[in-house]
Amino acid sequence: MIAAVLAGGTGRRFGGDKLLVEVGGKPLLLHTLERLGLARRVDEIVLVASPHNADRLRTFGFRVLVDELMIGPIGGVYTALELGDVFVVAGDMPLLVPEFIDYIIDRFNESGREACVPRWGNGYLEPLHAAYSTPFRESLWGRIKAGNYALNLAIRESDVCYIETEKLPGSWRESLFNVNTREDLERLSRIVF
Ligand SMILES: Nc1nc2c(ncn2[C@@H]2O[C@H](COP(=O)(O)OP(=O)(O)OP(=O)(O)O)[C@@H](O)[C@H]2O)c(=O)[nH]1
Ligand SMILES: [Mg+2]
Repeated sequence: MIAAVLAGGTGRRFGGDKLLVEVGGKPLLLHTLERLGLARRVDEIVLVASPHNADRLRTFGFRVLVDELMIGPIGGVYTALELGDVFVVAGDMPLLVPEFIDYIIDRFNESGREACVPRWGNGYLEPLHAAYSTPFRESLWGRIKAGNYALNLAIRESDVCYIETEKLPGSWRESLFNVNTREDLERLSRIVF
């Protein structure tokens, strides 16, 4: 399956381009890409850039799609789905667990659902660590046209399979860690690198 890495955000909470910030000797995005590359079910990695950072992201050597919508993650997922079924992650997830990704892709393939998305016990979803099908693209477009940009809602109102995170190995949880603030980055370099 193709894996699409959303990398077109502005990093408002971080205060700048977080994906190119160096941690443990390399850009944050490279950690994500290397971990993702270890997933056996991932055949190709594609970056989903903004019109502003597409050229910079091409230097990583992967195919780059340009997100012309720039309405947040829902637009990134919509753009990625032009390639067919995709596993989507965020570029700011440096601790991805390849086995967890393979597990979701297997569940997605056997389920025949429109998407497979991790879910916490309190109902919280992890839409940027999930598998999506081509038919889901059509329902996303209907929502986008109507100005509904909430990806979570689009998922909840579709025929989706949920992966209950709390029933999985505890060591897989770090896969969902993402860097949103400078504090997250400090925590990461203290604990891991
Ligand atoms: N292609 C694309 N990627 C996006 C978009 N919005 C966010 N992303 C990416 O999706 C991932 C998760 O989003 P966030 O954690 O909210 O990152 P962000 O939007 O850069 O940061 P904030 O402005 O603080 O929300 C990041 O890797 C972003 O680069 C978008 O509209 N298009
Ligand atoms: Mg994030």
